Amino acid sequence: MQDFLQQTLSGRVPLERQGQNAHLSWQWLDEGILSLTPHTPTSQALVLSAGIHGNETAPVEILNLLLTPLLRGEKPLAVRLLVLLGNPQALRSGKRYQQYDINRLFGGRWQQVSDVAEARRALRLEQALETFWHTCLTTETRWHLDLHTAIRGSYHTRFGVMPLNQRPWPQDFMHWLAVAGLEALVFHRSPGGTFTHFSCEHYAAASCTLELGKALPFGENDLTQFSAAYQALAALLYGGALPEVQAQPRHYQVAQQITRHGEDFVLHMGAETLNFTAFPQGTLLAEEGDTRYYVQQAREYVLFPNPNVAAGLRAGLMLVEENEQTQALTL
Ligand SMILES: O=C(O)CCC(=O)N[C@@H](CCC(=O)O)C(=O)O
Ligand SMILES: [Zn+2]
Repeated sequence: MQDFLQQTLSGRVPLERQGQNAHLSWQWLDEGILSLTPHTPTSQALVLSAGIHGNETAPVEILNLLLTPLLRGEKPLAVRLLVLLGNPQALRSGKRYQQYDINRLFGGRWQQVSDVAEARRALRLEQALETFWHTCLTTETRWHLDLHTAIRGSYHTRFGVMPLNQRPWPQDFMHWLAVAGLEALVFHRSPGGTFTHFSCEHYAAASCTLELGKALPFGENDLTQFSAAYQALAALLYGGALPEVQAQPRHYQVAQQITRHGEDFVLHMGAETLNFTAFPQGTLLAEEGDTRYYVQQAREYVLFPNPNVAAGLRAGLMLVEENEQTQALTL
């Protein structure tokens, strides 16, 4: 296979479903699902996913740029690798999703909407992870990097979203995220239906949703904005020294979630509000019937505000910055 992205977008089964070159063997497992195994044993198993949302194309282009030299045998492979293009149907249509947001359906939540296309795909992706991690040696390190872009512009162009994790985050993983040029890390404090939460909770993988810029159609992305992430991924995949950390990411925690329940939901933020915009205590953020969402802490930052989500889903997160919170507690 020469071009995994074009193959996936074509919607066709490849003529050859497996192959090998000087460095690795590869196997096409299903639409958008490809495993690559180096000939030399490795201590790391990596899941690299993109295109979970079909309109988030920059990470898909980055992933394919990194993958193509591997498939051509031009680069060695330093990890056991599972590459996933999450939602091929949505990628073809250029839409976030076809019928339902797939990144709310992992961990078996797909069973609650079992008749939609994304429910079948979420199950297929869960199975792919199960097979991949199942064949994992106990000594192998498990990482999952799920590459996205945000709908809105952001005060931090590149940032990571960390699922709730009962274990301490591995130091080498945190170091890699800093090397990748992430300006901020957002830590969830409750479970969710995201892909990274699934791999962290069910397979003890160190996982992160990487948000790389703003969603644009294929061919319109300025990939130079993501050169640190590209270099960090290249070092991980091909082996070799990691680049230097340019700046440590700021740390934010989720303070509260704004949820839309139905037609009466009103979000008191305009379309121009950027991710990580700060709001002072007492600001009315959203309302629906008798429910009102206010800023509770001295200052909270909004992330992913979106009044157009399906009923029952997250319409925004409010964050606190970790060192600001520590300062407030010690005053
Ligand atoms: O910009 C937006 O509103 C959404 C961007 C996006 O798809 N973000 C992920 C974050 C997943 C997480 O919380 O780890 C999502 O909403 O699925
Ligand atoms: Zn996304």
